[in-house]
Amino acid sequence: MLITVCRTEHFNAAHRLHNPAWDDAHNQRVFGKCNNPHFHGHNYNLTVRLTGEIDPETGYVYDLKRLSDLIKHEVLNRYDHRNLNLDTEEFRNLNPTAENIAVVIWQRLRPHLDAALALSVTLYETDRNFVEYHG
Ligand SMILES: Nc1nc2c(c(=O)[nH]1)N=C([C@H](O)[C@H](O)COP(=O)(O)OP(=O)(O)OP(=O)(O)O)CN2
Ligand SMILES: [Zn+2]
Repeated sequence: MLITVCRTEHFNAAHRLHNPAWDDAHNQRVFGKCNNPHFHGHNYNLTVRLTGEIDPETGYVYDLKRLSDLIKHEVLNRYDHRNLNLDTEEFRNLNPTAENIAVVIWQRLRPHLDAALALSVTLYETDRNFVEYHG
């Protein structure tokens, strides 16, 4: 029997959507206000889901306190109150869209989790815009 455990965290970060291969007018056409050269911020909500079997000894699929600590270590400590374009290596040359942020978070978490656990990441950039990545 498979069951999913979920942990939600949040972080605040600034970013700018920009493609350096395009001129300013093209960037403005594609990204609009998200291309503001002075950046803008979001209150990101992140939900991490782990699907697996229940351990008969603990009754857990995965200790949610451990999952919270892992997300804090791998995601919040790196991105909370940061400028994603300027302060992080991973988005220096990768456009920090919700899609790319979700994939990077998934890639950061995956090596720390048992291969038997399926991992998925949901990232809300605004109340109405969110992406999901299942690997
Ligand atoms: N596929 C994607 N589309 C967009 C992304 C993205 O990451 N992936 N990101 C943005 C911008 O970051 C932008 O800041 C989003 O904000 P906004 O358009 O203001 O979103 P709201 O939900 O607040 O907007 P409403 O118009 O009020 O619904 C744009 N697109
Ligand atoms: Zn934005």
